[in-house]
Parts: sequence; C-alpha cells; structure tokens
Amino acid sequence: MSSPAKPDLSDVLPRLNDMMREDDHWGDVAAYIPQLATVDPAQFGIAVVTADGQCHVAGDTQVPFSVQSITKVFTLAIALGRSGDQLWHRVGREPSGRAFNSIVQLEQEQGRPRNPFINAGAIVTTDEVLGNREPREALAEIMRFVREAAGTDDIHINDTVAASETDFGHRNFALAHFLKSYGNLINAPERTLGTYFHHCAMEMTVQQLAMAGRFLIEAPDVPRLVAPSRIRRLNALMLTCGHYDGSGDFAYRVGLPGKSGVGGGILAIVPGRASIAVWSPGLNRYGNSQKGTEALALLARHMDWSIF
Ligand SMILES: NC(=O)CC[C@H](N)C(=O)O
Repeated sequence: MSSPAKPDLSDVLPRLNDMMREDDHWGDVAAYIPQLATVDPAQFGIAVVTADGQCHVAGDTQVPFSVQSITKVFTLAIALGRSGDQLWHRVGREPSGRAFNSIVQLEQEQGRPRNPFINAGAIVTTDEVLGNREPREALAEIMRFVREAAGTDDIHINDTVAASETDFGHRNFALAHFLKSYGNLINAPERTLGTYFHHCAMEMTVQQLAMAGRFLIEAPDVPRLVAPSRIRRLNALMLTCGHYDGSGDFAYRVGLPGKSGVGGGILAIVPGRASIAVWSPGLNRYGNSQKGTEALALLARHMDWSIF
C-alpha cells in the first residue's frame, strides 16, 4: 500500500490564502493605537520557513507590518541571556487569563506581572534589558538580535507608530507607574516605556518574521542564538501565555506555541520543523489576529503539525 503524498507547502499556502479571502469576516483593527487604526483589515499574508531553510509564502507578503507584542519573545530571550533565572524574581510564568493590558491583576499581585508576554511583564523584561544603559543602546541590542535571527539588516522601527503609542499609551503608563510603586522598575516609567514602545513598533514582512523565528525551531541548521533548554522554555511560555486570555483557545485550535501582536501578526513554531509567520490586521475578541488564527488552525491540521 502506498503512503499518502506529503502535503506540499507551495500548493497548500496559496490555497490557504484563497480560502482566507472567501468571506469578509476580517475582525477589527486595534483602535487604541491611532497609527494601527488606519490599516486596511482586509489583508492576509503567510510565510513558512522549514528547518532546512526553505521559505514558502502566499498572500500579502511584501507589506511590512507592525509586529508589536511579538517582539516580547525576542526581548525575553535577551533578558534571560543577560540575567538568567534572576528575571523570574520580577515576573511570573503563569497564564494570566486576563486581557493583555489588565491593570487589576497587577495590583492584586502586588506588582509582579503574571508572565513576560502580557504588557506589564514585557515592560519588566524591557526594563531588565535596559538596565542602566541608554535606551538607544538597549534598542540597538534588540535590533541586532532580531536582524541576526532573520538574517537581514532590512528591519526597522517605525518612529511614527512609536510616537502614536507614546501619545495614547495611558494604560501602559498606568502599568509602568504601578510597577514603579511596587519597586519593580529600575528606570523611570517614561524611559522604560520609550524603549518598549519603540521595540513594539518594529516592522517586518511575514517572510522576515518567519526567518526571525527560526532560532526557536531547535534544529541542526538554524541559527543558534540561545541554548536548546532555553528554546524549549520560550516555546512553553508561548504555548501557555502567547495569546493572553485566548491562549487556551489557540492551543486547542492550533496546537502550536505562538505569539501574537495587536498589529495582526502571529509567530508560530513547529518544534524541530518550521517557523510560521502569518499576518492579517483584523483582530478577534482576545486581540489576536482573526484570520491569522483561522489560517494556522487549518495549516496545522493539514500538515499534521499540532504538538499534541
Ligand atoms: N498585544 C500587543 O501587541 C500590545 C502591544 C502594544 N505595544 C501595547 O503595549 O499595547
């Protein structure tokens, strides 16, 4: 009996792209960052880079989009590289079950954020990366890491988006001041947030993001930026916390470690096999890409890529 043919990504991705455009339930773009509110939600792009370095793409693949919270994976990797397990004194490792920008949880837990992927936790990891340095030095380190991971220097921060968040980021300022009041911020709130808003405002195409995620695959031929044991832990946190209070739903539907951003991007990892970046700016009720999640669920099922 012949075994069924292995699905070919160069067929699968264009079909997935067509399916995503069949209806117009694109979700809503994030309105609380005015620069993101102007993006047309009816866009979709996907890129898959396999462990052997092959890249397959479909859809709107040439558009650089605001990666936002996906940068929290890179800043966490850098913070752990700088401080090791000391970091966990300042931030936890449990799913939050709350919105990404929840204030009430931070107060209840006395200034130690639940995990490094909610905003409060990422403000702490950014503060750890910043240390006593100038924000531009910390940002240069973050950009170096991401560019090296992606294998290209053509990745930049959109200063207009960063300025837009600075002007309207009142919740993040509230979170940072709470952290400071509990003694869990080394720097002045404005200084840490300036760094945070800027790394969130980094832009990438889906291909660049999928390339940047390769270091999380843990395979022989991918760039070795962090130790294998740490890669597994980053993936564990992405699985349990990467989609905020939608993390359980994402694990149920997709079955892969993933990290979303309010710009509509999702980075998902198939351990040992592939790095996937998907982008569609319309969001679901958890603030995660609506079509991006749907596409990942279909792709994971079709390729039999769920880790479970
Ligand atoms: N979920 C996100 O992508 C949030 C990131 C955004 N920069 C914020 O702080 O609100």
